[in-house]
Amino acid sequence: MTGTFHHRQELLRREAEAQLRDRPLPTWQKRVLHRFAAERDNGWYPLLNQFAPHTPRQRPDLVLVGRMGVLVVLLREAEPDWEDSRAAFVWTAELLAGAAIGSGMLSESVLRTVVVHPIEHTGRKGRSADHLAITEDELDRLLKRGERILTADEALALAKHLDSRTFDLTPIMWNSQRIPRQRGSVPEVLQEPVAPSSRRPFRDWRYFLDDAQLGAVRRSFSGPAQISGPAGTGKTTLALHRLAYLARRGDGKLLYTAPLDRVPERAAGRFGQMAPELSGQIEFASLHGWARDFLAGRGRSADVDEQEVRRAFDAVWSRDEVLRGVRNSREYWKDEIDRVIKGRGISSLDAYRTVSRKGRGGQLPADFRSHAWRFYCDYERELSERGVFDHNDVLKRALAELERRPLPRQYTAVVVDEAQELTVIGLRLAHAISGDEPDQLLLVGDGQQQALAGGWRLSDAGISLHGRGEVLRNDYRNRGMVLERAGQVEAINRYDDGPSLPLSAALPVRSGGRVVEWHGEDQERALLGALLALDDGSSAAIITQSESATEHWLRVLRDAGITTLPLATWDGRDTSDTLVGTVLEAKGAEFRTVFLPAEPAPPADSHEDRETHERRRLVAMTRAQDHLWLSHLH
Ligand SMILES: Nc1ncnc2c1ncn2[C@@H]1O[C@H](COP(=O)(O)OP(=O)(O)OP(=O)(O)O)[C@@H](O)[C@H]1O
Repeated sequence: MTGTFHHRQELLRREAEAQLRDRPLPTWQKRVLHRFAAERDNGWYPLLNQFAPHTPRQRPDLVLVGRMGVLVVLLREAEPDWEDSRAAFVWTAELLAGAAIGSGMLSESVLRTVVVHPIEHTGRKGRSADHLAITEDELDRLLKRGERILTADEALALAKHLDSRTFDLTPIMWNSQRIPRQRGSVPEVLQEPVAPSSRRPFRDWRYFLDDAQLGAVRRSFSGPAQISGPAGTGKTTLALHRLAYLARRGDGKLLYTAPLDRVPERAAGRFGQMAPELSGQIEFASLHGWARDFLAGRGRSADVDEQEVRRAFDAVWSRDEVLRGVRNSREYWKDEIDRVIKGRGISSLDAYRTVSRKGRGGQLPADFRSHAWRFYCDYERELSERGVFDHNDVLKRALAELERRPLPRQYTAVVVDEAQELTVIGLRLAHAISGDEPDQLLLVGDGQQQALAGGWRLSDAGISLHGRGEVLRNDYRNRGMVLERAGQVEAINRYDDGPSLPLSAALPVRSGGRVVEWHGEDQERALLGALLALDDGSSAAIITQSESATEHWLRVLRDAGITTLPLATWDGRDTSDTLVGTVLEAKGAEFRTVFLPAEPAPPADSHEDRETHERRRLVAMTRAQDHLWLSHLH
């Protein structure tokens, strides 16, 4: 038996010798390839770089696919630069994009970079952050030992996929057309039950792009462009890949920003895992943070004293009788000033009288507009008497300063994530930061997830997209059941100027999942019970509509001895603590399990509040990857 086996291996080795005879490869490399070829009967499929031994520096010499995964192999005399081995990895990973036909379960975790050195190599060996370095006499370590993470059919399907995606790799000792299907049909690569990646931390997932994403990563746009698509469709992922792509291409300045505080910080963390070598080339800053630093750089202070701003508003609010009569909601009028009057840069009552209030819920009679205007003037006076300014003022000042004196060095690209939350002033500022060159401003957003008062169009900031951009459709985050439930939320999209898709039209890449609709009286007990029953230690978050509810749940959990972390301070890193926070704080993030406790609904008379409430609910539900727990009080 063993004799026959060795005989067979010897035959394969000789066949490989014949096949590679004319290749001008160094002898030691040929030996390595013969060895790989001899493993064909054990389900290894080698694909050789057609340029080998003159393989471009940032490409693999060989890709070897087998049940232990996809090996990105570099045959090198000397240790390769870290950037080169990383680039070879990324190149292969990108070729595998879309291999997850329909299932999306393929993740970067199936790939490993291995550097094989000739036997006499005396330099560093072993595992480093980026690759495993071995000498040719240690090949058994690769071929025989290790966890089997793919089925034989999956390995073959991946090898065929690689073969069909590029002319750079050529199968050796196997022919992708001729290899018969094994046991029935070739499966969709990595379907659920066998997918090891589903058990791994989900951060492994984010490196593979589908065709729509990949197209948009590299496209050049002739003006501002927009990436839209429902929750979980990989908009941020795409934006980060685009930045990485641009960073690799040149040395220009790149900016990733968002109108919400924590979003850029968490994106920076994601980027750091994806392309650590490029992290230094990209600035991650909230729009306010950027404006503040920019003004400080020009010798102008721009710190906002939140407490004093609040006091200024409250002073005016406490004096007013009329507005309360129309709508007795402090938040509503605060939004009217922040998001409509100041947010749109309206500078006269006449302009305010005629402004479209689309998305602001109901009409305001003309005399209330003049009253709201007086209220605003009063607020401005309060601010100036107290010698403070609010967040809108910071953006406005930065915009004025940029108009006065543009940036000495332009950004190559500016990405604005969560763009639907911008105000018009914010949008103008982002536009001004990105400068005049086309192809610089990329807006990433989804109108159904708008959680702050909006009611403007891109044209209000002088931006037109002319159809530039991409609409994504595959939901990689939410499992089928979660997506179906969230898709039922009536979240009206008031934002998009360009084409868009509602969540109900998104296609779940991962099926299954679980949604629990809990009805009863004692939701604290029920939620704690469900939380404690989670056995896998994976991420869980309680998402609330209000800050007071966040405080309440933090207390409840702490009293129950459960370790918690407020979402407001979470930087996006993996944690076993239970995260608790508001929808706004959870934006852009994802958790394996999400709990949505019941909270009092907004007043029935306020149309807009209800709309925003529904959109926020959609955001909250779509943070859940696998499990969603909803409570309904009785
Ligand atoms: N092509 C892909 N293959 C596998 N996973 C992907 C792919 N694209 C994105 N993902 C994963 O899907 C999840 C959601 O991606 P991302 O956060 O980029 O979506 P988004 O559209 O920005 O979401 P939201 O608008 O809800 O914040 C992430 O875990 C990401 O790693």
